[in-house]
Amino acid sequence: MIRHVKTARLTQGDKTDPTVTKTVEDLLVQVAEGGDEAIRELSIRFDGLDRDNYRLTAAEIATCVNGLTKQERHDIDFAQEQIRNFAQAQRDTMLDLEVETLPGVILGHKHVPIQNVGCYVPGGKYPLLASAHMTVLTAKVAGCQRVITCAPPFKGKIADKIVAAQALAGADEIYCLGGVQAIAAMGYGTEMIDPVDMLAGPGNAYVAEAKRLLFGKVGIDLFAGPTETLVIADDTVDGEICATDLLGQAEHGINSPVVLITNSEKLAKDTLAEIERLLAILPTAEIARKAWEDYGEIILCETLEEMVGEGDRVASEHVQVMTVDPDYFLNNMTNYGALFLGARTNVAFGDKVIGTNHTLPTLKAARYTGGLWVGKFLKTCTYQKVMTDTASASIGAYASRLSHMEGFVGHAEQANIRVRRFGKRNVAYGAVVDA
Ligand SMILES: NC(=O)c1ccc[n+]([C@@H]2O[C@H](COP(=O)([O-])OP(=O)(O)OC[C@H]3O[C@@H](n4cnc5c(N)ncnc54)[C@H](O)[C@@H]3O)[C@@H](O)[C@H]2O)c1
Ligand SMILES: [Zn+2]
Repeated sequence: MIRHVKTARLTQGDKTDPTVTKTVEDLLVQVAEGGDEAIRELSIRFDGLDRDNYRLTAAEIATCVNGLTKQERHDIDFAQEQIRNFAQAQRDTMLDLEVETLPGVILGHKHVPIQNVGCYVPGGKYPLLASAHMTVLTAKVAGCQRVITCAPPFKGKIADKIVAAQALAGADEIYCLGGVQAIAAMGYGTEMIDPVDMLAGPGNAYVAEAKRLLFGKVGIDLFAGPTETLVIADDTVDGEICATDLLGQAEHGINSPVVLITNSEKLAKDTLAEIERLLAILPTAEIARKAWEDYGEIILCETLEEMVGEGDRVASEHVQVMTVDPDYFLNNMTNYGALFLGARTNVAFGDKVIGTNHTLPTLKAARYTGGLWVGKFLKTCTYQKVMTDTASASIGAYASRLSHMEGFVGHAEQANIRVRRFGKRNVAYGAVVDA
């Protein structure tokens, strides 16, 4: 039996808030019609930054990179190396294909890098420099030619550490622009920014919705909005570690759901008590408490099957598994952005450094997509060749008859002309009917 030890006050996880959609639609129209002037107006309104040109100069970028301490530079380099290495290993699994499916018929596919990519790096509440590695660097490993990037100013000033990370990741153009105005500028293009073919990267509800609404005009990586965390645990761990892992991610924002699924009533109660103890001392408790009170849940299950079922229903962005056999969940769960298996790792490792991408699906998008990875920056495009006259005439005869079934006489004629020119009645497969 499944029962709630704590339920959420508000629901998040099925669809975007209609008021956010309306706000974003209006802002998109404003940028589409007003171009650079509108961008400047919105940047002043939302982020308090007034510039003639929001593209950072080489000198401004160099100041940010040179401003890092030795330790900061080392740590960013280390994180980027891990993310680059894993992305490259993933790229190496993506093989081009060429196969002879019938005598003389060659079919294949190639993974072609998307040429122009716009990467968003969030920075409203925290300067999330890690998102620069996750987006810019991954696009570069994919081989994308022009990779541009936007991040908002932090407290009215250029977010220097984000800019350093964007530059070290290999960004070709860096803009100090946030929110819908950044997404719209990259998606539509303005005098200041040439448009991109694809938008990538996480962000708040406005950013995620802007990408969603622009999809079609440009490609997007996935729907990656406010952070969500699910902890699945049994009595092999204690309340302190569960509470730490829940609140650690609740600090992202007041709309970040955190859920515990457990088969231990004692762990459920201990976690509740530990959350209260930690909220009294966590410096970011103001945000984390609101997220916990509004969106926090504790679900008590009896069996492992129930835990998997509830986990798949929640379809959380991050799923931290701390049970006696975490691989059970690796083998049986289907809806998650990323799994963090065992108590030795946790979501913060993935967020910052370990090498897997932290741009992950939210609002149940994990039902149909995984997170950002090098493959999202590649288009898998097919090609075909017919190597012999016999193959051309043989496929042509089928194509002709199948086109006629649909009433497509023009299509049939494309096939027939090849049967007439290349067919000498000695076909390799199927029966040729006179055209
Ligand atoms: N899903 C993922 O992979 C993932 C990864 C990391 C972070 N995140 C999420 O990214 C988000 C970062 O959010 P953030 O706000 O700190 O930074 P952000 O950069 O995403 O958003 C800041 C911008 O939001 C815009 N904005 C703020 N209030 C607005 C309003 N009322 N109307 C219109 N626009 C408004 C402003 O233009 C501002 O520049 C968090 O929710 C975090 O959980 C998600
Ligand atoms: Zn996080």
